[in-house]
Amino acid sequence: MSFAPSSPQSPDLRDTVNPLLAQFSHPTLRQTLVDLHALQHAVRLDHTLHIELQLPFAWPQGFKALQAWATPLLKEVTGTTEVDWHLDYSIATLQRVKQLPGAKGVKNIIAVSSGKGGVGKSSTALNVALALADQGIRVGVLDADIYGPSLPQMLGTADQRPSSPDGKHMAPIMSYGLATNSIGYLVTDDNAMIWRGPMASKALLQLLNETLWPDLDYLVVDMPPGTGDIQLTLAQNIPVTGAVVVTTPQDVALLDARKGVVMFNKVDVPVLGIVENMSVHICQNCGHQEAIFGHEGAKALSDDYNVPVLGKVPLHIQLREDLDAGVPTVARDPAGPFSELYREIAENIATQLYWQGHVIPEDISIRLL
Ligand SMILES: Nc1ncnc2c1ncn2[C@@H]1O[C@H](COP(=O)(O)OP(=O)(O)OP(=O)(O)O)[C@@H](O)[C@H]1O
Repeated sequence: MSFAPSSPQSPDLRDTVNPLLAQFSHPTLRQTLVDLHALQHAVRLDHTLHIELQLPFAWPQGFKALQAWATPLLKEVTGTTEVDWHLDYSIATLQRVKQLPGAKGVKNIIAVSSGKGGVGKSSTALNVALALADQGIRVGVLDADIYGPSLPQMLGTADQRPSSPDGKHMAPIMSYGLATNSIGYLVTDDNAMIWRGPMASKALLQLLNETLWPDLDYLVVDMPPGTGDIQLTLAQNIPVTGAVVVTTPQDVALLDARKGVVMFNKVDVPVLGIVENMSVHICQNCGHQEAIFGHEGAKALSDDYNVPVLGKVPLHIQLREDLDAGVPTVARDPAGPFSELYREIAENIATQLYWQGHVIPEDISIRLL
């Protein structure tokens, strides 16, 4: 929503609002909202203060905290009885590791990887992508997990096949607002499993480059698990902006996660942080929490490599049931506690990406992409 310019009936109150915004601090902010030029409009209409902010990264939880903190203060300083908040995004394009060709129209590519299979990499990638899309941000998911392309199953799109409008490229399959493509749409599980080294990496790069992605703010790439040749080739050849490593707190998964962090470091891809999945088991009957995969594993990894823990997702039957039913939890229950958790992780990823990266000005980014 945008507002009419200020008038005597609706005075511009930016000079009143900005000093207050400057005082707001949040773990995801390294500059104030004023330094970020977030405030677009602040006008009073009757007894309501209308505020419009714009930010270059996804910020759902921070926005919620801001509203809770600032609303009573703003009412007091402006003498209004209501504050009507709006947050728009103009997602920044961050410099990629290498200016490799491909993925035209995609602003930022986030690789989601794991040192080991089965730790919940795909579940995390999908729910985080949905949490970003839920903010009105344009998001795509590329399922490059050749060993277990689970995206079609998890999104309930297993019976769909990408069409090819020009006989050369593939149109992505749209699901819950996400533009998706998966190796699973193209080959059967049996075929995918026998692919080896160069053939697999080539197929995955083709999938990235030959999909007709719409203009996207973020493309989330669900990488094949592990840290072998295929993963290294992909990490080197996909124009990645940053990587997320998913692990369980279990020692063996953590050892593999370490290799994941080292692999990305080796090819100079910024590691945005670690997501600890299956952090504690929550019993669906009594809510009792049990750390069946151990305690504080990701924290130790985070301390050793100086990368943040982006969030912890518990092991809960609902998360698995929703994925099995083809409706990930963030799509099925956007207001629920797990969706809140994924929104926090999505925000941590988006803000890490922004603060670690170098913003490419809009005119240059259009020419590059
Ligand atoms: N936090 C969780 N709570 C309950 N079930 C989960 C959770 N995370 C993942 N799962 C379930 O665990 C299984 C493995 O998850 P997923 O496919 O996301 O792992 P992965 O790391 O991508 O595996 P692979 O790399 O082998 O494809 C799935 O059945 C998924 O529904």
